[in-house]
Amino acid sequence: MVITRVRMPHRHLTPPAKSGPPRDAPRPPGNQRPTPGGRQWWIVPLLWLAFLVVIMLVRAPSGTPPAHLTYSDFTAKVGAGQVRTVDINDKGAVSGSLKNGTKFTTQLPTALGTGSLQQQLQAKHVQITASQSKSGGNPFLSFFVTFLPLLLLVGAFWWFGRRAARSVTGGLSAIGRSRAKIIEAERPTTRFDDVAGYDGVKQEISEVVDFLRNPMRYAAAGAKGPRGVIMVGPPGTGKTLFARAVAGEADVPFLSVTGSAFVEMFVGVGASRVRDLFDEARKRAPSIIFIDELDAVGARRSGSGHIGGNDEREQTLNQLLAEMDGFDQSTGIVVLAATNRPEALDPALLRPGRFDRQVTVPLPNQAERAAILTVHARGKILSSDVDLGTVARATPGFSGADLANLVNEAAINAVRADRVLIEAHDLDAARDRVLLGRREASNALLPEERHSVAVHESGHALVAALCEHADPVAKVTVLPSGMTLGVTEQLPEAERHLYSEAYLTDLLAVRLGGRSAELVVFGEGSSGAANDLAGATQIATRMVRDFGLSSALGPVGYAAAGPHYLGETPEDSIRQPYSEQTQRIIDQEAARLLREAEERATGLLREHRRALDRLAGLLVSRETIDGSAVLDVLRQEGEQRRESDGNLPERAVEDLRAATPPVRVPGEVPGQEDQGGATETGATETGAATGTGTGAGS
Ligand SMILES: Nc1ncnc2c1ncn2[C@@H]1O[C@H](COP(=O)(O)OP(=O)(O)OP(=O)(O)O)[C@@H](O)[C@H]1O
Ligand SMILES: [Zn+2]
Repeated sequence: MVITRVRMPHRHLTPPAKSGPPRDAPRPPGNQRPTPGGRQWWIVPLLWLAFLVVIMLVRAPSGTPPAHLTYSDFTAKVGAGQVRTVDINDKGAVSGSLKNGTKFTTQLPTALGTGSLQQQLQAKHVQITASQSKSGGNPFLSFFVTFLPLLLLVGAFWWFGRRAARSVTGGLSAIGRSRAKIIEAERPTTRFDDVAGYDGVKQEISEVVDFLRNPMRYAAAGAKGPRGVIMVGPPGTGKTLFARAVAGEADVPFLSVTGSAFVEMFVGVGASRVRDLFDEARKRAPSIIFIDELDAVGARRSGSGHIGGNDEREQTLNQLLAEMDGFDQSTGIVVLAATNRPEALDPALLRPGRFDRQVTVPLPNQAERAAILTVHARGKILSSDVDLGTVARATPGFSGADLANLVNEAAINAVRADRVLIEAHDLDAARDRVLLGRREASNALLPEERHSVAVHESGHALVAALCEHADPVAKVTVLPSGMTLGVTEQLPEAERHLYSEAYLTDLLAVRLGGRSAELVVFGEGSSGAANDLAGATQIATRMVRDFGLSSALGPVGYAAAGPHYLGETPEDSIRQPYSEQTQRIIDQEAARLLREAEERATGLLREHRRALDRLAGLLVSRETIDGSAVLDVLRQEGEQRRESDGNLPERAVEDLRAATPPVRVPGEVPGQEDQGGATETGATETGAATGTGTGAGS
């Protein structure tokens, strides 16, 4: 089956666990983002409490040390009926208590025997217990047992202390200090050079740098400098990096805080925290305040003075607005903020004099990806077979953070193989890992499942190779990886921004090619095509509903306006602005397109049945083949056919000659460009089944 291009999960505040290795890990030094340690504030009082409790427990028994009596004193007291309890251990050590509550110890002279003592004790109704001598004989052990909790605590303190020391907000060490110090300034060394690509953004934002370098010049000319700039874009696109680079370029202090930290840290002090932040910035002006996740504080206020709402957040936001209005232009403070949900922001934040500038930081395009890869490959040794341009081509939809992650994973891969040199296949594997999660054992499939996955993927690959407008096949694999059982990848020659009708029609045929192959070979479909069908249906529906590509509906379109880069499918935003009658036509037309595409795919595969079988066999034995092997199989089939009945025109081979893809570096990791907002279909990776194992179908 074909899955839609695997989009990187959208990280919103909490990253999904599945997104592979932690993306924070590989950040190069200097780019480290300060982590607000505020979330752990409660640990410190808790530790102190635990510490006190342990101290009390440890000390409690030694409160009144028992008096040591001689044996004669002891027997005298027994005789006088003053003893209430005794505990005698096997070594003759006695501990007990008197009727007045006093504790005592004594030692029985074992040589004398204890027969008469026992009678005496019983006569006086003393409560007798016996016990094993404690291993207290070993002073080291008892010392250790006593102090182990203390050692653990000290260890814990040390550990948290170290963590806290690394975080800007200070954690432990901040406890004794005033709240104002919780936000600390730093002077980043990051420069615009460390941010690859995004020349437009750099240009827009360089005015801020200029202003911060010399705020007085602006004041003298009566010009208003920038006050607040919002950077808008998906997670991991380097917004924080940009903010730091601005501070680095302007050589001013950088005060950074996360929006959620305002609201979460200490309930009821969000507003005063904002005041502290701006006070601190004023003290150090010219300076930069960076607020990440602005939407956490800056989300639209509900308006009415409702009860039980998020008053805390509203107060914080009001304070933020007040502070932004309040500061004097000439002081030279610029507030940078980042968000990936600009639409959620309170409009008051966007008014003139506040965050009146917006800079969009989109996902990097192919050239930018190459540049980002180059930045992160600095200081690493790449083998001569590595072409970062190819990697960039194969990583559509990756953010800067993903790419940083990829390079780091590749380096780790090399280290595992005991190499310093990073080779092309390291990047290949790293990309797969970042994209699809860790590669799982290939024995996850039963042999017959593997065969049907191979048939399914061969179907996608052959239809793609046979359709004139489809992107060339780059790689076909039946290696299960993450959520997919198999993948057919196509690689567009260039990044696409526009899709012709012919391209979309071929896309549908390729998507359905997997299922068609199953129909041709096994006579029935399987559950493995579920994702393919869903993807194809979405494309077909959009062709009819949004792109005006069906004559039955005509030149009518219902695509929702606005950016979709955050991955909400347009479906989310369309509230059926059309009649049920129209809906029915859309459904019918989409179904017709799908049926036609399936017929086309099935026809092609019937015609090339021999190639289909051979390709499937090849896949079962080799697991992964590249695009040229698919073309070879078709060429062989053509030759065989010409031998048997010499005059059949070999359409496929002609098409192939025309469409033979450009340079294919063996082992490169290809992928197809995400088609982003235009069609949610991306449609290149072809996976099978949903990880249930039984869905293997394809
Ligand atoms: N253009 C780029 N050039 C070089 N490295 C980049 C670029 N974009 C992102 N990175 C890498 O990705 C890391 C994460 O980027 P950053 O934290 O700045 O993203 P962000 O947009 O602030 O993400 P978030 O939305 O999570 O706050 C950076 O530290 C850097 O290593
Ligand atoms: Zn498929």
